[in-house]
Amino acid sequence: MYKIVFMRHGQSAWNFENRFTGWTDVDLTEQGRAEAKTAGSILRKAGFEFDLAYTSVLKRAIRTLLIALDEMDCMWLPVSCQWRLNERHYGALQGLNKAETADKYGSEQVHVWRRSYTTPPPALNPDDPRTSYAAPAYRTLSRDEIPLTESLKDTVARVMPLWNDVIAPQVREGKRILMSAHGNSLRALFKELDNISDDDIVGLNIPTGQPIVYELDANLKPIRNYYLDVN
Ligand SMILES: CC(=O)Oc1ccccc1S(=O)(=O)Nc1cc2c(c(O)c1O)C(=O)c1ccccc1C2=O
Repeated sequence: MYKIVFMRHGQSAWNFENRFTGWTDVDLTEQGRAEAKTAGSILRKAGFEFDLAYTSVLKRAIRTLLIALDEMDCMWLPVSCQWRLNERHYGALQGLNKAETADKYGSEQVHVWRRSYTTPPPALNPDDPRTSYAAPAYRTLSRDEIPLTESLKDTVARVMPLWNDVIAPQVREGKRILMSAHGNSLRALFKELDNISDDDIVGLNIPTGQPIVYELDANLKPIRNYYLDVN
């Protein structure tokens, strides 16, 4: 049996303001940093040890991981920052809050988007300053790999190659992995691991700062998963 531990990054500045964040590189709030520390101490008290860690190229997930590793006193662990673990891209909604979104697009459209697995939000214009074309973190990507928007289906499609080609083989080799990622990139992984339907995945909400342990069989099929809690 294999184990892999996931955690969703702690509260960010735009979570706090209820703004769509997506690929915008906002940092953790004080509360978010505290959540990361709690996750680290939960893992330390539960006696977890790791061989390597994965995260996205967004600082809110990277900092969550580093704070947790510091709490476990294993900041020496190899860390791999992967763009494929980024949050879902919210296109032209990035930066908008609830009121601005409803004002701009109407609450009816919001309601449709909210429940849709295949519908992407409106795309950024290529010349929009919010695109990631000039960001050094994505300099190894071709222009057509850098999204201007994503449906949840699109997020699943760009997360899974990393799991199938890189992480799953390492789990099979017995590597003990910790992953710090985002609500929708974790949804993408859990959808495939647990074979969750398109309709059900949009309703799956993953709490922040609470490590999730997956126990996998020899074929990397989940046997069970459970949240580690403070106590
Ligand atoms: C809790 C909250 O205020 O959520 C926000 C934040 C910003 C804008 C709109 C809202 S909302 O109240 O309409 N709720 C709300 C709204 C939305 C979503 C969502 O999960 C959600 O909870 C999406 O996943 C979503 C995905 C893709 C496009 C639009 C939405 C969306 O418009």
